[in-house]
Amino acid sequence: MSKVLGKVYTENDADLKYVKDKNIAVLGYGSQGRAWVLNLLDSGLNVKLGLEREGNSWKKAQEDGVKPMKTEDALKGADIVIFLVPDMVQRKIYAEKVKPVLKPGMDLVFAHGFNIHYKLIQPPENVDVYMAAPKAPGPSVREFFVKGGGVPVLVGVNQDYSGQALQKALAIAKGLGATKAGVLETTFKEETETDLMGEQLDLVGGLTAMLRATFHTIVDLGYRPEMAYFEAINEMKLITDQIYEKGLSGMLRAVSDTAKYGGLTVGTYVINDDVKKRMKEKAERIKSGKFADEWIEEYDEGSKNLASLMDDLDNSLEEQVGRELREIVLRGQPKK
Ligand SMILES: NC(=O)c1ccc[n+]([C@@H]2O[C@H](COP(=O)([O-])OP(=O)(O)OC[C@H]3O[C@@H](n4cnc5c(N)ncnc54)[C@H](O)[C@@H]3O)[C@@H](O)[C@H]2O)c1
Ligand SMILES: CC(C)(O)[C@@H](O)C(=O)O
Ligand SMILES: [Mg+2]
Ligand SMILES: [Mg+2]
Repeated sequence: MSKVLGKVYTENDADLKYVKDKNIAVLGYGSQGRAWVLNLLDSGLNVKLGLEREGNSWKKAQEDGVKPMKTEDALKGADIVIFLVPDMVQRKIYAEKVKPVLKPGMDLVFAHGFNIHYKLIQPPENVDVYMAAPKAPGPSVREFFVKGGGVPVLVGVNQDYSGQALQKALAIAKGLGATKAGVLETTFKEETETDLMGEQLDLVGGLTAMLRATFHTIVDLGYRPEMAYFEAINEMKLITDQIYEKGLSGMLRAVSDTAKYGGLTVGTYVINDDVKKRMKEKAERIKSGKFADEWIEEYDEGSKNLASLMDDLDNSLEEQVGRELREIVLRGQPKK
């Protein structure tokens, strides 16, 4: 019995029978879509992949042995519609393709609560709305499944018209392999806001900024960029692997006492109360919905700022050095 966690659902708490005879339309074949389609098919579920056009995702699906079809065709006779197109695209696909064919008793399923929580999609009352949100990047959702496991998934129910929404969310999570690890229950609000906070403050935003700042601090003091890359960026994976397996104190016990002392004293000097105040400011911005407004406006205006930030990163010294060093580093990776 857990001392801290709420209920954790595992293999025996979920039954595929709740979705086994349903027609499932998965929309999108990107990072999550590919993993979901392949895992759910391998779990014996009745999945059709719907795409808007015959582009890269279409080709990739064919290469994987999956038969893609137009969104409209995948939605024909669908009982369950899973939205795995980008968050900013979901409202358009919902309005133009899903809403016109939505029937009472159908299910709308999400991998992240954004569109429902921020009311970009407002479904009628006579459908189920639930989520299975993987707490991992798409490629890991597939890789863990192929190796016989699964990544943790959060399930949440926003509308339970059928009275079986939670069982169906758990069944989808099981089909993804998640009950091999553990499935926790959440709400759309909690998942959406915490997911955004995690990816902005640390996983994606804070981490990238910290790695780049450390890299440039070392380079600006006259050291070679390749030394800076190894220290500031490349080794991060190995340190986070230790955290993943053994926790923060386990990682600290795996490094030298010199690193422990220096790290514990300097880390909190750099990431100080002022930084935490700024983190709180941005977390509040997510809670208030202001971040969502900003991102929707940016997307609607063509995502120009996003493209320019990605260009800057691609052309940065750290990425140039990284592209060359990764060839050396990846050669030494243990074979899978
Ligand atoms: N990427 C992740 O690892 C991850 C993790 C957890 C949850 N999620 C959630 O999963 C959902 C899907 O995200 P993703 O990152 O897998 O998406 P993605 O960007 O990797 O995939 C996009 C798919 O949608 C298609 N697409 C892109 N633009 C389109 C457009 N304008 N019109 C029609 N189709 C379009 C692409 O062809 C592709 O098939 C989101 O709700 C996201 O928040 C993603
Ligand atoms: C993989 C992440 C960052 O956890 C996910 O939340 C995403 O939006 O891609
Ligand atoms: Mg996210
Ligand atoms: Mg996430």
